[in-house]
Amino acid sequence: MLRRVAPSLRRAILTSSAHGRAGAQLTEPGLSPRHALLPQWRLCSSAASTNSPPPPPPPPSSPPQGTPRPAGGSTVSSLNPAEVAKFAAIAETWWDSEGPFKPLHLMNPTRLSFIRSTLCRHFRRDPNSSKPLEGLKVIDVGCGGGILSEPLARMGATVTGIDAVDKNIKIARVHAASDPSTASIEYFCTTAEDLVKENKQFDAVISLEVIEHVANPSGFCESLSALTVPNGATVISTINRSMRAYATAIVAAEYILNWLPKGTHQWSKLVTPEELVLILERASISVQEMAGFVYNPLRGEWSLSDDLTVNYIAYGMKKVETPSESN
Ligand SMILES: C[S@@+](CC[C@H](N)C(=O)[O-])C[C@H]1O[C@@H](n2cnc3c(N)ncnc32)[C@H](O)[C@@H]1O
Ligand SMILES: [Mg+2]
Repeated sequence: MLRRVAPSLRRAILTSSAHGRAGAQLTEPGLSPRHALLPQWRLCSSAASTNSPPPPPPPPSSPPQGTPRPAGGSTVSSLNPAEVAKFAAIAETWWDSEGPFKPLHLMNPTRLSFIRSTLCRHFRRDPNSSKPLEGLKVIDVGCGGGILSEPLARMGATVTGIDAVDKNIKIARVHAASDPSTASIEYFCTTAEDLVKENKQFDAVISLEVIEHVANPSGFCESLSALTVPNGATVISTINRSMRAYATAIVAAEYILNWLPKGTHQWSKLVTPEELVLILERASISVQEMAGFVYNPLRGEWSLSDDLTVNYIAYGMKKVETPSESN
């Protein structure tokens, strides 16, 4: 069923409705047989639908400083040394909008539009405000040189950026310091799992184009969840493990157009939207909305779409554990 979310875009909202696409087998190890079929999808409008439940209205709920919390998260490192080395080798190019990160620079306005609209709805903020994220603690996990962290800070968020590559963090710090509107961003060379051990939590946890580069996607998502306050928001983007993604995001982007260094993405490490939903569900994140990114080569622009077959983004809400669940 297709309904419009907004005049300019339609977005896939996860439901367990009987409508939608047929199931398929999952490859994620450790998923129980009851998860063997894909969840069903339906495209509908959160505004127009009378059948679907209203979106949750959680306010920011950072616990007071010093409150002990269960750490949760993964004890397994998310670091894949080969991936970290790949990014270290091109760290100098983060702010070259014609360099290897050109696709991310081009995608930035589109992914920010998704983040702005979902976080504003989640935290009941005015998306037309100049600083709609004011007062929210946001972490950008795998921030690279800070190309997402900076606009988040300009939207008023109190931003922490972390990355496994020290060179990235140094470049991000220097770049942010050159503008008063981004100088408050705190950057650290660390991983999500190490930050969990410090009991850090954030209203919104964002990790774009990182999960396909980590050693264990499930553990990584557990750490993202542990970093998110109960009722907080988590946003993840990545590339689907589809034949179309293989043809476009790998063969075309790396071997024909030379947009990305060869070997940037390995098809077998890509995660499908259905797998991501289940991984997040197991990590206590309930996916509320997903959208695809599609590229228009004539205009050189990306836009949001309901086509999740190549690049996609998901927004979820951290569930509040009831006492019986946490035992
Ligand atoms: C494709 S870049 C995405 C950068 C940024 N999120 C963006 O979309 O603009 C992936 C980033 O993840 C970082 N990274 C890879 N593995 C990581 C891990 N286990 N923990 C934290 N960062 C990691 C890399 O150093 C790199 O900066
Ligand atoms: Mg990638």
